[in-house]
Amino acid sequence: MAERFVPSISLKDFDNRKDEIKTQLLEAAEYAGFFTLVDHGISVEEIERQFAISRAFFALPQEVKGKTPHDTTTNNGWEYKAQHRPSTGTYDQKESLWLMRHSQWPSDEDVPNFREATEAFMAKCAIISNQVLACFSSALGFDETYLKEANDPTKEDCMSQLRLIHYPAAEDAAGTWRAGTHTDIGCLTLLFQRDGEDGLEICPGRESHTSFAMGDTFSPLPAKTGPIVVNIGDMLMAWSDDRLKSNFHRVRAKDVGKSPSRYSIAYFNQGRRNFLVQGPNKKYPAVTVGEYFKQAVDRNFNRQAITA
Ligand SMILES: O=C(O)CCC(=O)C(=O)O
Ligand SMILES: [Fe+2]
Repeated sequence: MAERFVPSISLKDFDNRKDEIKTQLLEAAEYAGFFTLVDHGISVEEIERQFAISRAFFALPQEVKGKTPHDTTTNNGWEYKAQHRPSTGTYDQKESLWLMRHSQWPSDEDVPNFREATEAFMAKCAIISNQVLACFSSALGFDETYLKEANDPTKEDCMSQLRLIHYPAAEDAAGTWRAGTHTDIGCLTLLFQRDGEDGLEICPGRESHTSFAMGDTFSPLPAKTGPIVVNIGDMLMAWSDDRLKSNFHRVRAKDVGKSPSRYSIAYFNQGRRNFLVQGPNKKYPAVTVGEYFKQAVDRNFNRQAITA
């Protein structure tokens, strides 16, 4: 499986290089839907610190992690091998902790400094997201601040989440999926990976945000500590009249032999519930972010019914 070219974009000196960065982001988002960001303002040490916090959480006994249980109505909390994928018909081989600003959090007694450090990390993710969203906003013909406002995590109705993910070590994993093929439902995902913990595969080429068709040319995107992998989600694809691509991706362990455990951290910009999603050319009827989410879940459910 050949590696595909994934553009690497530097955010260095953002204010002075905004036009150049905007051009690079737009090209990457229209073509592949995936790119990596470097010089983004979060150091390797800060990323490693957040991964250490994540490892400390997942190393806790099940009953302690279970004090922050997954709630299917809010999608916050800890889940263990509970995510069923319509694309594979199987459960992902992973555990994860979903966090939102006002969700339930693990206690600092169980993981020292968990909340303060993680909220600071989320705030940094929001700053980087805002730079990217400002570029997409003006490139699409919106006011520069529009998509930033629409994803402002300090607002009560914001649905953005951080997800800490742990894929346990595996052996001879043929027939199983660490994360089955999917697109992300929200606007923009920032993904952190660690050196040597490969497994992410991407599949550019989606035409419409409502389409479930997926090609078969997946390419590995090697894991590196430092660069942030960014992808467009379905909601931003809709918001751009399908101009920015939300593409399929998945995570797998080696079919044969040992795969080390993999940790990843994803920051999902998922919009503010009461904002309207509609592109400048009004290709689709306007829906609220809240309604868009519901429809996306229904689409997934229907697909599950068809493939079952
Ligand atoms: O762990 C990864 O690299 C991918 C996670 C992912 O795609 C997701 O949570 O939506
Ligand atoms: Fe994803």
